[in-house]
Amino acid sequence: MKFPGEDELPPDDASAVTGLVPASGWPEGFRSGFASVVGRPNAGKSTLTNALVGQKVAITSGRPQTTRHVVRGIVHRDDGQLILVDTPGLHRPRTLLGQRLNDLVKETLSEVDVVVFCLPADQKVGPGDRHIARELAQQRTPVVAVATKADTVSRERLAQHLLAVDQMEPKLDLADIVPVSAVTGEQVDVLTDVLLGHLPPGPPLYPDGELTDEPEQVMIAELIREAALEGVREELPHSLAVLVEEIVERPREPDDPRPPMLDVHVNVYVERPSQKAIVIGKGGQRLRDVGTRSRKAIEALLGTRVYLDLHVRVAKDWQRDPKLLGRLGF
Ligand SMILES: Nc1nc2c(ncn2[C@@H]2O[C@H](COP(=O)(O)OP(=O)(O)OP(=O)(O)O)[C@@H](O)[C@H]2O)c(=O)[nH]1
Repeated sequence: MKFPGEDELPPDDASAVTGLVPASGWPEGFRSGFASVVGRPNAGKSTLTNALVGQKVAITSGRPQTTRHVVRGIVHRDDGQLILVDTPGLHRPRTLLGQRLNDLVKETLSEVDVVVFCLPADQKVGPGDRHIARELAQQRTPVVAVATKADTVSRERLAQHLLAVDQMEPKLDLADIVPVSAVTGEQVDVLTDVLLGHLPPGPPLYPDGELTDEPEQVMIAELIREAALEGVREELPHSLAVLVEEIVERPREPDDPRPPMLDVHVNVYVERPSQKAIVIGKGGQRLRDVGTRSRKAIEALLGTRVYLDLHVRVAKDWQRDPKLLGRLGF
């Protein structure tokens, strides 16, 4: 990876390139690096990522396992830069998709500087948490435990929870345990401080202001997926996938003062014809609503006008189809 300003360094200043000595352009004492957010499904990982970054970057929902992609959020501070990798729920694989997700999680864990282990305060420490703890115990990456959803319980219950986390088997060498509420914002800054403390000294890795380097296609697909699932999560929990096929800018006159118009072609995959009917709705009304809502969100994201072309297709057992999974980016 190339650091900003690297090109301007004198060729003999090798120490600056390795990041050991501050090079011109980044403040002394600045730290930068990566954190991975893990936790069982519904533990509050996406909400915490968003609270740390301060802008919506990952899908959140009341239902488990909606985060299918590793989404990065970037926390910019005067004293450091933290790049967050939001991971899907670490769970026991049942389908090929589940297995690939778990491989992705393990790979991520070994590559980051610190792991954020979310344990929701409104739930007892359970087998799902211990399963993750076992994975973490095999890594050398420092682990910060976060008692998420701290606003949902009494102080007494929170204290019990922190104790249970500390005493969880297998015993993890926890660097810190921090109670946080991503909803009220309580202790989010404290957690940021703690996480920055685990990063190595180094220059900013991303330009200021950048919040995520998730490709636009993936962000667009997630916005549509979220809109398409709204109100029908019970019927279609995990059987819906969205693939952005093409984004093309419409040709226009050079003196046209309006912002450019993008044609965005998207396929929504379901597993059965009955699910297709649910997504489309009576007389196509539901799909039109989904299209309108997600188009507005995409326009806000890209800052341009968008024509959204949505198709619903049946791909039987897409979760078990390696070819389609590959195209969907898994
Ligand atoms: N009250 C409260 N609710 C929270 C907090 N954090 C998350 N939640 C709720 O908990 C639910 C799950 O949150 P997510 O952030 O989607 O959880 P996740 O761990 O990313 O879930 P998966 O993607 O399924 O693994 C959502 O309904 C959130 O609104 C919190 O700090 N306080």
